[in-house]
Amino acid sequence: MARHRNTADEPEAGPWPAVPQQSYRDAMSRVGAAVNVVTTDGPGGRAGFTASAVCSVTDTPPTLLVCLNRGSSVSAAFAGNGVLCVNTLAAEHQPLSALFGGRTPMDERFAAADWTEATTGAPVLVGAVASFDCRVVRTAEVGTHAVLFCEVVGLTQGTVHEGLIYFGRRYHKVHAEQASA
Ligand SMILES: NC(=O)C1=CN([C@@H]2O[C@H](COP(=O)(O)OP(=O)(O)OC[C@H]3O[C@@H](n4cnc5c(N)ncnc54)[C@H](O)[C@@H]3O)[C@@H](O)[C@H]2O)C=CC1
Ligand SMILES: Cc1cc2nc3c(=O)[nH]c(=O)nc-3n(C[C@H](O)[C@H](O)[C@H](O)COP(=O)(O)O)c2cc1C
Repeated sequence: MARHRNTADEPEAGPWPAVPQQSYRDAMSRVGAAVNVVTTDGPGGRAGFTASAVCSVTDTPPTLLVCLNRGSSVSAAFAGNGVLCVNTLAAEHQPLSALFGGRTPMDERFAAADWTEATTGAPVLVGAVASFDCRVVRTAEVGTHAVLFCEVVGLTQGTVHEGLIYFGRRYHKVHAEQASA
């Protein structure tokens, strides 16, 4: 019979050995993902970070999840604002991904690109492949991370043809024949 945990809230102590953290990361490095800069603004302050742990949960209502390390410097701002914008990066944004990937002061991160303001007040990256303006409707704490369930309340679809994928600890450009493809 398959062994599994019931829910993240009710972990069972399994008989199987723990997977070493480095082995898990090495395996995950082989899972390609889109690169996003997730932004927020409001009473908790303006903040943004690079995220590959983003995925679509359901289209009814349109909902994304974003996994945010609770130990990161941006964590308090996201908790305080309750809104965010997922900006999916285009190929030209590779340097921006590095800037928003940590250890850079927030003003320097935002100074490196052009932004508009979403309905929620979160910064929208000009030239993103797509931007998803969201309100956070639920948060689950799992290990080191907060899983933010985000209802999409607004969309911006870009016209760029080159997307950005993170795979094998490196960035790769991907080309779509048509922006809407
Ligand atoms: N989900 C996350 O929190 C992610 C964090 N990162 C962070 O960015 C930096 C560079 O990452 P890489 O160059 O890809 O090398 P890496 O060896 O640190 O990570 C390889 C892969 O493991 C996963 N991973 C790494 N740290 C994780 C974490 N704390 N929680 C959940 N999954 C994690 C990601 O899928 C990542 O692409 C590291 O500091 C890493 O922790 C990168 C990707 C995802
Ligand atoms: C390609 C890439 C993907 C990342 N994905 C995530 C992610 O999904 N979740 C996360 O919490 N951190 C992720 N990080 C790390 C955060 O971007 C980083 O910790 C964040 O900028 C906060 O850093 P700070 O504490 O120095 O401000 C990623 C970093 C890179 C370079």
